[in-house]
Amino acid sequence: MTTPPALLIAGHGTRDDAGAEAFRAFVEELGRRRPDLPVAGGFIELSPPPLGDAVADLVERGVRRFAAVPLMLVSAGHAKGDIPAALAREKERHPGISYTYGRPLGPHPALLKVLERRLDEATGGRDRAEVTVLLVGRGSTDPDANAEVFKAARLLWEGRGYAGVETAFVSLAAPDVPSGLDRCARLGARKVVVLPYFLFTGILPDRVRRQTEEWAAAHPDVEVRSADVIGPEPELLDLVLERYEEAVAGDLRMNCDSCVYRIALPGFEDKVGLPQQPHFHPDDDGHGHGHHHGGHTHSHAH
Ligand SMILES: C[C@@]1(CC(=O)O)c2cc3[nH]c(cc4nc(cc5[nH]c(cc(n2)[C@H]1CCC(=O)O)[C@@](C)(CC(=O)O)[C@@H]5CCC(=O)O)C(CC(=O)O)=C4CCC(=O)O)c(CCC(=O)O)c3CC(=O)O
Ligand SMILES: [Co+2]
Repeated sequence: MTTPPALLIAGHGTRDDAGAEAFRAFVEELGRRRPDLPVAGGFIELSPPPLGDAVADLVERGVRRFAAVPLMLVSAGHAKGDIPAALAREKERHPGISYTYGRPLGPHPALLKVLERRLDEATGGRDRAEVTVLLVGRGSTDPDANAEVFKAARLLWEGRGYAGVETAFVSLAAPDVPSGLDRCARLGARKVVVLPYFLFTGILPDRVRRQTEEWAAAHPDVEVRSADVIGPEPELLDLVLERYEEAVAGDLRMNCDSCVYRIALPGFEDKVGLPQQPHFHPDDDGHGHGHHHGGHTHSHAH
Protein backbone atom coordinates (compact mmCIF):
# COMPACT_ATOMS: atom_id res chain seq x y z
CA MET A 1 0.00 0.00 0.00
CA THR A 2 1.37 3.42 -0.87
CA THR A 3 0.64 6.09 1.70
CA PRO A 4 -0.24 9.55 0.40
CA PRO A 5 2.35 12.32 0.90
CA ALA A 6 2.01 14.33 4.12
CA LEU A 7 0.67 17.89 4.11
CA LEU A 8 2.90 20.74 5.24
CA ILE A 9 1.36 24.20 5.65
CA ALA A 10 3.60 27.27 5.49
CA GLY A 11 2.20 30.32 7.28
CA HIS A 12 3.48 33.88 7.55
CA GLY A 13 3.80 34.49 11.28
CA THR A 14 2.74 37.49 13.36
CA ARG A 15 3.41 39.23 16.67
CA ASP A 16 -0.36 38.99 17.24
CA ASP A 17 -0.95 35.92 19.43
CA ALA A 18 -4.55 35.49 18.31
CA GLY A 19 -3.42 35.48 14.67
CA ALA A 20 -0.75 32.84 15.30
CA GLU A 21 -3.21 30.76 17.32
CA ALA A 22 -5.77 30.99 14.48
CA PHE A 23 -3.19 29.48 12.13
CA ARG A 24 -2.28 26.66 14.55
CA ALA A 25 -5.97 25.83 15.12
CA PHE A 26 -6.51 25.85 11.35
CA VAL A 27 -3.70 23.30 10.86
CA GLU A 28 -5.23 21.10 13.58
CA GLU A 29 -8.59 21.30 11.84
CA LEU A 30 -6.96 20.23 8.56
CA GLY A 31 -5.57 17.21 10.43
CA ARG A 32 -9.06 16.33 11.67
CA ARG A 33 -10.40 16.67 8.12
CA ARG A 34 -7.74 14.33 6.76
CA PRO A 35 -6.98 11.75 9.46
CA ASP A 36 -5.36 9.64 6.74
CA LEU A 37 -2.54 12.20 6.37
CA PRO A 38 0.25 13.41 8.61
CA VAL A 39 -0.38 17.18 8.72
CA ALA A 40 1.96 19.83 10.15
CA GLY A 41 2.22 23.59 9.91
CA GLY A 42 4.92 26.14 10.61
CA PHE A 43 5.71 29.81 10.13
CA ILE A 44 8.37 31.44 8.01
CA GLU A 45 8.97 34.17 10.58
CA LEU A 46 8.04 35.54 14.00
CA SER A 47 5.71 32.87 15.45
CA PRO A 48 6.36 29.38 16.75
CA PRO A 49 6.71 26.81 15.42
CA PRO A 50 9.13 27.65 12.61
CA LEU A 51 8.66 25.81 9.33
CA GLY A 52 11.83 23.79 10.03
CA ASP A 53 10.31 22.37 13.24
CA ALA A 54 7.18 21.36 11.33
CA VAL A 55 9.32 19.47 8.80
CA ALA A 56 11.33 17.83 11.62
CA ASP A 57 8.06 16.82 13.25
CA LEU A 58 6.90 15.12 10.04
CA VAL A 59 10.26 13.39 9.61
CA GLU A 60 10.07 12.07 13.20
CA ARG A 61 6.65 10.65 12.38
CA GLY A 62 8.27 8.66 9.57
CA VAL A 63 7.30 10.96 6.70
CA ARG A 64 9.59 10.97 3.67
CA ARG A 65 7.33 12.65 1.11
CA PHE A 66 5.16 15.69 1.59
CA ALA A 67 3.34 18.39 -0.34
CA ALA A 68 3.85 21.92 0.95
CA VAL A 69 1.05 24.48 0.59
CA PRO A 70 1.76 28.17 1.23
CA LEU A 71 -1.06 29.65 3.30
CA MET A 72 -0.83 32.84 1.29
CA LEU A 73 -3.39 34.69 -0.75
CA VAL A 74 -1.02 36.02 -3.40
CA SER A 75 2.21 35.04 -5.12
CA ALA A 76 4.71 37.53 -3.74
CA GLY A 77 8.06 37.31 -2.00
CA HIS A 78 7.06 34.67 0.52
CA ALA A 79 5.28 32.26 -1.83
CA LYS A 80 7.71 32.78 -4.73
CA GLY A 81 10.96 33.12 -2.83
CA ASP A 82 11.49 32.44 0.81
CA ILE A 83 9.19 29.46 1.33
CA PRO A 84 10.79 27.55 -1.59
CA ALA A 85 14.19 28.52 -0.19
CA ALA A 86 13.22 27.31 3.28
CA LEU A 87 12.06 24.00 1.81
CA ALA A 88 15.36 23.58 -0.06
CA ARG A 89 17.19 24.19 3.25
CA GLU A 90 15.08 21.50 4.94
CA LYS A 91 15.98 19.04 2.21
CA GLU A 92 19.65 19.65 2.98
CA ARG A 93 18.95 18.98 6.65
CA HIS A 94 16.94 15.84 5.88
CA PRO A 95 18.44 14.41 2.64
CA GLY A 96 15.94 11.54 2.61
CA ILE A 97 12.87 13.73 2.03
CA SER A 98 11.17 14.76 -1.19
CA TYR A 99 8.39 17.27 -1.66
CA THR A 100 6.24 19.11 -4.15
CA TYR A 101 5.13 22.68 -3.72
CA GLY A 102 1.58 23.96 -4.16
CA ARG A 103 0.16 27.28 -5.33
CA PRO A 104 -1.04 30.21 -3.23
CA LEU A 105 -4.77 30.43 -2.64
CA GLY A 106 -6.20 33.46 -4.38
CA PRO A 107 -8.30 34.61 -6.12
CA HIS A 108 -10.22 31.35 -5.98
CA PRO A 109 -14.05 31.42 -6.24
CA ALA A 110 -14.25 29.76 -2.81
CA LEU A 111 -12.54 32.82 -1.33
CA LEU A 112 -14.82 35.18 -3.24
CA LYS A 113 -17.75 33.37 -1.71
CA VAL A 114 -16.41 33.96 1.80
CA LEU A 115 -15.69 37.63 0.99
CA GLU A 116 -19.28 38.01 -0.23
CA ARG A 117 -20.52 36.54 3.04
CA ARG A 118 -18.31 38.93 5.04
CA LEU A 119 -19.86 41.83 3.11
CA ASP A 120 -23.40 40.60 3.77
CA GLU A 121 -22.59 40.36 7.48
CA ALA A 122 -21.24 43.92 7.50
CA THR A 123 -24.19 45.43 5.63
CA GLY A 124 -26.96 43.28 7.09
CA GLY A 125 -27.70 42.29 3.49
CA ARG A 126 -28.80 45.79 2.46
CA ASP A 127 -29.26 46.83 -1.15
CA ARG A 128 -25.94 46.04 -2.78
CA ALA A 129 -26.42 48.66 -5.48
CA GLU A 130 -25.82 51.34 -2.83
CA VAL A 131 -22.70 49.72 -1.39
CA THR A 132 -19.17 50.45 -2.55
CA VAL A 133 -16.60 47.92 -1.38
CA LEU A 134 -12.97 48.78 -0.63
CA LEU A 135 -10.98 45.54 -0.77
CA VAL A 136 -7.75 46.02 1.20
CA GLY A 137 -4.82 43.74 0.46
CA ARG A 138 -1.51 43.38 2.28
CA GLY A 139 0.49 45.17 -0.45
CA SER A 140 3.86 44.11 -1.76
CA THR A 141 6.87 45.37 -3.66
CA ASP A 142 5.93 42.74 -6.28
CA PRO A 143 3.55 44.33 -8.82
CA ASP A 144 2.27 40.94 -9.94
CA ALA A 145 1.11 40.28 -6.36
CA ASN A 146 -0.61 43.67 -6.16
CA ALA A 147 -2.30 42.99 -9.48
CA GLU A 148 -3.70 39.76 -8.05
CA VAL A 149 -5.54 41.81 -5.44
CA PHE A 150 -7.01 43.97 -8.20
CA LYS A 151 -8.07 40.81 -9.97
CA ALA A 152 -9.79 39.56 -6.82
CA ALA A 153 -11.60 42.92 -6.56
CA ARG A 154 -12.81 42.78 -10.13
CA LEU A 155 -14.00 39.17 -9.77
CA LEU A 156 -15.82 40.14 -6.58
CA TRP A 157 -17.58 42.95 -8.44
CA GLU A 158 -18.68 40.79 -11.40
CA GLY A 159 -22.32 39.78 -11.25
CA ARG A 160 -22.89 40.53 -7.56
CA GLY A 161 -24.51 43.91 -7.88
CA TYR A 162 -22.28 46.13 -5.73
CA ALA A 163 -22.00 49.78 -6.77
CA GLY A 164 -18.27 49.22 -7.11
CA VAL A 165 -15.28 47.36 -5.72
CA GLU A 166 -12.19 49.53 -5.26
CA THR A 167 -8.79 48.34 -4.08
CA ALA A 168 -6.24 49.56 -1.52
CA PHE A 169 -3.26 48.19 0.43
CA VAL A 170 -2.32 48.42 4.08
CA SER A 171 1.35 49.17 3.29
CA LEU A 172 4.12 48.89 0.67
CA ALA A 173 1.79 49.61 -2.27
CA ALA A 174 -0.50 52.45 -3.32
CA PRO A 175 -3.21 53.41 -2.77
CA ASP A 176 -3.18 53.17 1.02
CA VAL A 177 -6.40 52.81 3.01
CA PRO A 178 -7.22 56.56 3.45
CA SER A 179 -6.47 57.19 -0.24
CA GLY A 180 -8.67 54.28 -1.22
CA LEU A 181 -11.51 55.67 0.90
CA ASP A 182 -10.98 59.15 -0.61
CA ARG A 183 -11.27 57.56 -4.02
CA CYS A 184 -14.56 55.87 -3.10
CA ALA A 185 -15.93 59.20 -1.85
CA ARG A 186 -14.86 61.01 -5.02
CA LEU A 187 -16.69 58.38 -7.05
CA GLY A 188 -19.81 59.38 -5.15
CA ALA A 189 -19.98 56.53 -2.66
CA ARG A 190 -22.20 57.21 0.36
CA LYS A 191 -22.00 53.70 1.86
CA VAL A 192 -18.63 51.98 1.95
CA VAL A 193 -17.62 48.63 3.37
CA VAL A 194 -13.90 48.11 3.97
CA LEU A 195 -13.19 44.44 3.34
CA PRO A 196 -9.82 43.06 4.44
CA TYR A 197 -8.25 40.61 2.01
CA PHE A 198 -6.48 38.80 4.85
CA LEU A 199 -6.68 35.23 6.03
CA PHE A 200 -6.63 35.65 9.80
CA THR A 201 -6.81 38.29 12.45
CA GLY A 202 -3.50 40.11 13.05
CA ILE A 203 -1.55 43.33 13.26
CA LEU A 204 -2.21 44.40 9.69
CA PRO A 205 -6.01 43.75 9.70
CA ASP A 206 -6.16 45.67 13.02
CA ARG A 207 -4.37 48.55 11.31
CA VAL A 208 -6.89 48.47 8.45
CA ARG A 209 -9.76 48.73 10.92
CA ARG A 210 -8.12 51.57 12.85
CA GLN A 211 -7.39 53.56 9.69
CA THR A 212 -10.96 52.97 8.53
CA GLU A 213 -12.37 54.28 11.80
CA GLU A 214 -10.12 57.36 11.65
CA TRP A 215 -11.19 58.13 8.11
CA ALA A 216 -14.85 57.57 8.97
CA ALA A 217 -14.63 59.97 11.92
CA ALA A 218 -13.30 62.67 9.58
CA HIS A 219 -15.97 62.01 6.91
CA PRO A 220 -19.36 61.89 8.67
CA ASP A 221 -21.15 62.29 5.31
CA VAL A 222 -20.06 58.78 4.28
CA GLU A 223 -21.37 55.69 6.08
CA VAL A 224 -18.37 53.39 6.59
CA ARG A 225 -18.36 49.86 7.94
CA SER A 226 -15.60 47.32 8.51
CA ALA A 227 -16.00 43.70 7.45
CA ASP A 228 -14.23 40.76 9.02
CA VAL A 229 -11.19 38.83 7.72
CA ILE A 230 -11.66 35.59 5.75
CA GLY A 231 -11.01 33.34 8.76
CA PRO A 232 -10.94 29.55 9.12
CA GLU A 233 -14.07 28.93 7.05
CA PRO A 234 -14.93 25.51 5.56
CA GLU A 235 -14.26 26.99 2.10
CA LEU A 236 -10.68 27.78 3.15
CA LEU A 237 -10.14 24.25 4.47
CA ASP A 238 -11.46 22.79 1.22
CA LEU A 239 -9.30 25.13 -0.83
CA VAL A 240 -6.10 24.20 1.03
CA LEU A 241 -6.90 20.52 0.50
CA GLU A 242 -7.51 21.26 -3.19
CA ARG A 243 -4.06 22.87 -3.37
CA TYR A 244 -2.64 19.78 -1.63
CA GLU A 245 -4.24 17.41 -4.16
CA GLU A 246 -2.96 19.54 -7.05
CA ALA A 247 0.56 19.53 -5.66
CA VAL A 248 0.45 15.75 -5.16
CA ALA A 249 -0.88 15.11 -8.67
CA GLY A 250 1.52 17.57 -10.27
CA ASP A 251 -1.57 19.20 -11.77
CA LEU A 252 -0.72 22.85 -11.17
CA ARG A 253 -3.29 24.85 -13.05
CA MET A 254 -1.84 28.31 -13.37
CA ASN A 255 -4.72 30.76 -13.07
CA CYS A 256 -7.48 28.46 -14.34
CA ASP A 257 -9.36 29.02 -11.05
CA SER A 258 -11.30 31.96 -12.37
CA CYS A 259 -11.55 30.60 -15.90
CA VAL A 260 -14.98 31.43 -17.26
CA TYR A 261 -15.04 28.08 -19.14
CA ARG A 262 -14.52 26.03 -15.98
CA ILE A 263 -16.20 27.93 -13.14
CA ALA A 264 -19.77 29.26 -13.06
CA LEU A 265 -19.03 32.94 -12.51
CA PRO A 266 -22.18 34.95 -11.71
CA GLY A 267 -23.74 36.07 -15.01
CA PHE A 268 -21.49 33.87 -17.15
CA GLU A 269 -22.87 30.44 -16.21
CA ASP A 270 -23.63 29.51 -19.84
CA LYS A 271 -19.92 29.54 -20.74
CA VAL A 272 -19.00 26.58 -18.54
CA GLY A 273 -17.81 23.66 -20.67
CA LEU A 274 -18.20 25.49 -24.00
CA PRO A 275 -16.02 23.87 -26.67
CA GLN A 276 -13.09 26.09 -27.62
CA GLN A 277 -12.36 26.84 -31.26
CA PRO A 278 -9.34 28.38 -32.92
CA HIS A 279 -9.93 31.91 -34.22
CA PHE A 280 -10.56 32.34 -37.92
CA HIS A 281 -7.20 33.15 -39.44
CA PRO A 282 -7.01 34.44 -43.04
CA ASP A 283 -3.79 32.50 -43.65
CA ASP A 284 -5.23 29.19 -42.49
CA ASP A 285 -6.69 28.24 -45.88
CA GLY A 286 -3.76 26.14 -47.04
CA HIS A 287 -1.55 28.87 -48.51
CA GLY A 288 1.04 28.27 -45.82
CA HIS A 289 2.34 31.68 -44.85
CA GLY A 290 4.29 30.32 -41.95
CA HIS A 291 1.93 31.50 -39.22
CA HIS A 292 1.22 28.07 -37.85
CA HIS A 293 0.04 28.11 -34.26
CA GLY A 294 -0.08 24.34 -33.81
CA GLY A 295 -1.18 23.01 -30.43
CA HIS A 296 -2.75 26.28 -29.38
CA THR A 297 -6.33 25.11 -29.12
CA HIS A 298 -6.67 26.16 -25.47
CA SER A 299 -8.71 23.14 -24.51
CA HIS A 300 -10.33 23.28 -21.09
CA ALA A 301 -11.43 19.67 -20.80
CA HIS A 302 -9.90 19.05 -17.37
C1 LIG B 1 3.12 43.26 10.96
C2 LIG B 1 4.15 42.37 10.30
C3 LIG B 1 4.72 41.34 11.22
C4 LIG B 1 4.81 41.68 12.64
O1 LIG B 1 5.62 42.55 12.93
O2 LIG B 1 4.08 41.04 13.42
C5 LIG B 1 3.54 41.57 9.16
C6 LIG B 1 2.43 40.83 9.32
C7 LIG B 1 1.79 40.05 8.37
N1 LIG B 1 2.09 39.99 7.02
C8 LIG B 1 1.25 39.12 6.42
C9 LIG B 1 1.24 38.82 5.07
C10 LIG B 1 2.18 39.21 4.14
N2 LIG B 1 3.35 39.87 4.41
C11 LIG B 1 4.01 40.06 3.25
C12 LIG B 1 5.27 40.66 3.14
C13 LIG B 1 5.98 41.31 4.09
N3 LIG B 1 5.54 41.53 5.36
C14 LIG B 1 6.48 42.20 6.07
C15 LIG B 1 6.35 42.64 7.36
C16 LIG B 1 5.32 42.47 8.24
N4 LIG B 1 4.26 41.65 8.02
C17 LIG B 1 5.33 43.12 9.63
C18 LIG B 1 5.19 44.61 9.66
C19 LIG B 1 4.72 45.24 8.34
C20 LIG B 1 4.34 46.69 8.34
O3 LIG B 1 4.47 47.40 9.36
O4 LIG B 1 3.90 47.14 7.29
C21 LIG B 1 7.72 42.46 5.24
C22 LIG B 1 7.97 43.97 5.18
C23 LIG B 1 8.91 41.80 5.82
C24 LIG B 1 8.84 40.28 5.79
O5 LIG B 1 7.84 39.70 6.21
O6 LIG B 1 9.82 39.70 5.36
C25 LIG B 1 7.38 41.83 3.88
C26 LIG B 1 7.49 42.80 2.72
C27 LIG B 1 7.95 42.16 1.44
C28 LIG B 1 8.11 43.17 0.32
O7 LIG B 1 9.01 44.04 0.43
O8 LIG B 1 7.34 43.08 -0.67
C29 LIG B 1 3.25 39.54 2.18
C30 LIG B 1 3.64 39.59 0.71
C31 LIG B 1 4.81 38.74 0.41
O9 LIG B 1 4.64 37.50 0.30
O10 LIG B 1 5.91 39.28 0.23
C32 LIG B 1 2.10 39.01 2.73
C33 LIG B 1 0.91 38.41 1.98
C34 LIG B 1 0.86 36.93 2.07
C35 LIG B 1 -0.38 36.47 1.37
O11 LIG B 1 -0.38 36.44 0.13
O12 LIG B 1 -1.37 36.10 2.03
C36 LIG B 1 0.37 38.58 7.40
C37 LIG B 1 -0.70 37.56 7.15
C38 LIG B 1 -1.95 38.23 6.73
C39 LIG B 1 -3.10 37.27 6.57
O13 LIG B 1 -3.51 36.61 7.55
O14 LIG B 1 -3.63 37.19 5.45
C40 LIG B 1 0.72 39.17 8.64
C41 LIG B 1 0.10 38.89 10.01
C42 LIG B 1 -0.42 40.11 10.68
O15 LIG B 1 -0.98 41.02 10.08
O16 LIG B 1 -0.28 40.15 11.92
CO1 LIG C 1 4.26 40.22 6.27
